Amino acid sequence: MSSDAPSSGPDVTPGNRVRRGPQILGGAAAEGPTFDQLLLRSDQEEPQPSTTTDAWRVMRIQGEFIEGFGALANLGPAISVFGSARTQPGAPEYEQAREVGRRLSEAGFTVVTGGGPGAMEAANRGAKEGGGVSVGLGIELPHEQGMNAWIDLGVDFRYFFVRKVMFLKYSQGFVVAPGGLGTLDELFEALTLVQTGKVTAFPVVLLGRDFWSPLVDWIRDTLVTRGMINAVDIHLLQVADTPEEAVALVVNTVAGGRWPDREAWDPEHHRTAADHGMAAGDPQ
Ligand SMILES: C/C(=C\CNc1ncnc2c1ncn2[C@@H]1O[C@H](COP(=O)(O)O)[C@@H](O)[C@H]1O)CO
Repeated sequence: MSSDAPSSGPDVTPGNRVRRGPQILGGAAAEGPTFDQLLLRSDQEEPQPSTTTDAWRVMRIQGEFIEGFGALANLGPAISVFGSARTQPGAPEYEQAREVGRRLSEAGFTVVTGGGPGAMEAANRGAKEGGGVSVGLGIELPHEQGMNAWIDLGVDFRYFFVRKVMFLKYSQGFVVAPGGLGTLDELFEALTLVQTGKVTAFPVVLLGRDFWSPLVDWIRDTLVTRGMINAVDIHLLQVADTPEEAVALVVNTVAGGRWPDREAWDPEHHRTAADHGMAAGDPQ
């Protein structure tokens, strides 16, 4: 096969099989290798024809950025909610993420998630129940289940790293519910970008003190004590006991920094250089 399309299944052309750009709800399960897998596998082990080289992939990656920027540019004030894909409806963690989504939408924020099941579904569901806008940024996965049913605007991505840029660029803070490796990846990416000043005034709130305390203790007792991070970095994290507290922390931090209320949001000035703490004329 000479194209970069994942093989297997009756219809494997990217335009047909891979959902791209703005979408409403989800689609069929992915079959064969994903685009991320194709990008990351070693060409030394499996030489590829010229049309599958990384240079060609750069064009596809560029296209995915353009489509994502186009779909999300006018989102307005938004908060991303992360958490386990495995959290079951009815579980306390599910109901808490749902309440976070509802409270955020009642506070005037669009709720953005990974568009999947579990805590993502819960937050999207809460956003709809609160009368707000619910967004899913999906990812092509080997055993993808499609987007959850509570999404107004869904955008599917082939590449994890493109999708991660979208979460940070189009939301003003993160609420992080209990989760596994995917959730930790999203959490630590945000913390690193805040620590290094790549994003500013960006609240990161951990929901569920019981779940997160051992991690926060380890960060303080090991990372700080052994000089791996600065003591002030511990304040990059805020821990909430309840959905109400989590939403208050994120909303108050955002309000103090940039977004007094939804009415004050002006798309003309969305994410200006000053928002990023940059002087006009700095490279953007
Ligand atoms: C594992 C299952 C479905 C996976 N579907 C996902 N869809 C969208 N986003 C996902 C999915 N799985 C992980 N993510 C991202 O990572 C975070 C959750 O990962 P964790 O390892 O479960 O903590 C989440 O915030 C997403 O952005 C079927 O059970």
